[in-house]
Amino acid sequence: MTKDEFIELYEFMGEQIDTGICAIDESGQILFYNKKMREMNGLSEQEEQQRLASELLDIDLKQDLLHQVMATREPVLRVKHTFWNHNGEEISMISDYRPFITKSGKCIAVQFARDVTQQEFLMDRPLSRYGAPLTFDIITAVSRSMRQVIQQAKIAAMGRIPVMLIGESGTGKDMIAEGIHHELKEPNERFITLICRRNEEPLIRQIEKYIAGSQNYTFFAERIEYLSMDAQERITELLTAHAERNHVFIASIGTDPIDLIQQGRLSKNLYYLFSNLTIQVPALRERREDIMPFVEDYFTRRRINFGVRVQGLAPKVEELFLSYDWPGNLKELEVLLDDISSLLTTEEYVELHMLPAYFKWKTKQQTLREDGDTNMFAFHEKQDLRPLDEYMREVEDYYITRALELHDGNISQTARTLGLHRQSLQYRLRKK
Ligand SMILES: Nc1ncnc2c1ncn2[C@@H]1O[C@H](COP(=O)(O)OP(=O)(O)OP(=O)(O)O)[C@@H](O)[C@H]1O
Repeated sequence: MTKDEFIELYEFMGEQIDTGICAIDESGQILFYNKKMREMNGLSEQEEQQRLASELLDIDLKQDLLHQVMATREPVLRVKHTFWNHNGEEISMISDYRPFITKSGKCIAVQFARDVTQQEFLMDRPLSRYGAPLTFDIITAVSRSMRQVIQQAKIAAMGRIPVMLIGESGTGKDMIAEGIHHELKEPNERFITLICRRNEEPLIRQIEKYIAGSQNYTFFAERIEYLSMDAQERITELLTAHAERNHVFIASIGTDPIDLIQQGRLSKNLYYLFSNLTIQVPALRERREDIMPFVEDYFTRRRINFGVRVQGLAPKVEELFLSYDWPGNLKELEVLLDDISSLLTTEEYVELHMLPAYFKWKTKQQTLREDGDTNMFAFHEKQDLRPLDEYMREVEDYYITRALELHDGNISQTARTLGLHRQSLQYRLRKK
């Protein structure tokens, strides 16, 4: 094979590979930009040719890192970022940035990006994996309080009224917002989730892009208290300027709005825009009647979609589920059921010994706390001693669980306090 043929082969492989690759030279000119990278950034083949990276890659972090690698000639690895691409799609990628030094000593900075959008989406919204639209029918609402929530949400849909959803993390606020969207008599073009825990600038650009368009959209601003006050004011101005349009606006917050306003975390003006109708979504421990119907719905979906045999929980497991407080609400319950299901083969009932160790630990801690036993790590006898790593794991589990409780189950805030990335905390919670 000649050298030219080798180059052609490399080009072919670079285009076909499922990793986005972008290489820039010292002047910032793009030397290589493969198909996967174009797809993730929402660009056509022509758009990237002969362009400067700074014009094309309008993500500050990304530019900085490519230029940082160029300046330091040191790699930067496993950086995750989420952004809205040129097509307005939300993309999450994990990138490695590496310097390539040519024989003549020039530096080329290369980004290798893995697309993790789908994994992120399923982690945040596990029900989406079944492919069906998230309508009110799919929401478990057996308890009286939850039935009232659905009733109020239907009123909001009927009148296209701005709604503020208030509730702890994992109580199902996203689902209710999407349920309202599907319930609209005159359907909107799209349901747009604005994730306020992420970068503010792309989020505001996303609103600007859609709000003035010719179509009607349902905007759902998830956890608006995470936005800076400045961003909240800018959003208020944008929504007020387009108030005559027929869009539907929904927002969610994790706790009492008055407290948030007093703490300077929620703009009064933004709150008033959404406060025509406020819907309080109760924590799962306040509506335990929803626990078993949710478990039954979950297993029914598993049987239909994955052909498993499981019928339900053994009585002792049911008892445990009904007495546990579920600080992470239905999201926590669903993650637990995912973990249990991944180990099921031919079993029909989930027995106590099939529960993951981390869950048994959490329920034990709750019992100890309820019994007023604060000295749970004490040991007095030699036979109480255990291997150090096992003991440390338990201390870590306890610490994380307590931190999560003190943050009302809010994973992002807990991760921030513990100095962990959100994904890393989620991983530990799953693996505990
Ligand atoms: N009532 C419910 N019925 C069925 N599934 C539910 C319900 N509530 C929550 N879930 C499950 O939990 C997942 C997480 O819920 P959701 O994202 O709506 O919570 P949230 O209140 O918006 O949390 P956060 O404040 O962290 O954004 C959903 O994708 C769904 O899989």
